[in-house]
Amino acid sequence: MEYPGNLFVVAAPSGAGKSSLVKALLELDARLAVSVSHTSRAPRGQEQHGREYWFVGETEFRAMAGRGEFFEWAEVHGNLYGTSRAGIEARLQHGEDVVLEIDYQGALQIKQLFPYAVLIFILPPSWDELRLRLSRRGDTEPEVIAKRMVNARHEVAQAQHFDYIVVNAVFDTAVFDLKTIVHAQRLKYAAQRRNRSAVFLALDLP
Ligand SMILES: Nc1nc2c(ncn2[C@@H]2O[C@H](COP(=O)(O)OP(=O)(O)O)[C@@H](O)[C@H]2O)c(=O)[nH]1
Ligand SMILES: Nc1ncnc2c1ncn2[C@@H]1O[C@H](COP(=O)(O)OP(=O)(O)O)[C@@H](O)[C@H]1O
Repeated sequence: MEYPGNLFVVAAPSGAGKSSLVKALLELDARLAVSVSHTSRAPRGQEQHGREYWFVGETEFRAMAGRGEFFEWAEVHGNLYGTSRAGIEARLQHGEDVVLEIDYQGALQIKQLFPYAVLIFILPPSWDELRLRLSRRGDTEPEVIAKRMVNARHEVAQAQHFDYIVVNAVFDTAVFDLKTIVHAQRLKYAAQRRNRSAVFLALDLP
């Protein structure tokens, strides 16, 4: 399946900073569009239907999955999450670059469907910092934090299957790392499409 738009997948354990980093990246890069996932979980804090997620509930989610409406979906921390075909297919076909913020299970499914997708794993600088960020975020119950910290150990082990690993210690450095990955992929992909070396493209040589 060849689509002109690039596909970037960002995954990380809860609390590592993926939502904040993707938000900052989108503010710096007008060509990037984020995919809004569907989920069965209830909204958290200030989250709004159609902004952070399409909050559809379990019955509707499973009905959508049964109709094949997701490119990928997974159960994560006891809730269902999925990327709808309708949400990204047209954008990719129109050449837009799309960012998916999903878990490692979804990332590996996407890589199967779109081999040219770029998988980026965000790591926290330490377990203590991860726990601190989750509790400081203030919208996740202590028992949910504990569950996500347990899951994080297995999730982090999946980073080996990703194309890039970004350690989110200093936020601005991690944003710059993401920008660099996106820029390098655009050069490489454009060169492939035009059968020209990325160097010539970068220097705009004939
Ligand atoms: N497979 C998959 N995972 C998703 C999707 N949307 C969100 N997730 C993941 O579900 C997990 C929980 O997300 P969320 O409930 O927002 O908690 P957070 O990780 O603390 O922001 C995170 O790892 C997300 O990356 C999706 O469409 N598909
Ligand atoms: N580099 C960083 N240093 C300190 N705090 C951070 C950093 N990156 C993110 N945070 C904070 O950590 C918390 C979790 O970030 P968030 O983007 O919600 O993570 P995720 O989407 O991976 O669950 C938020 O309060 C966020 O502001």
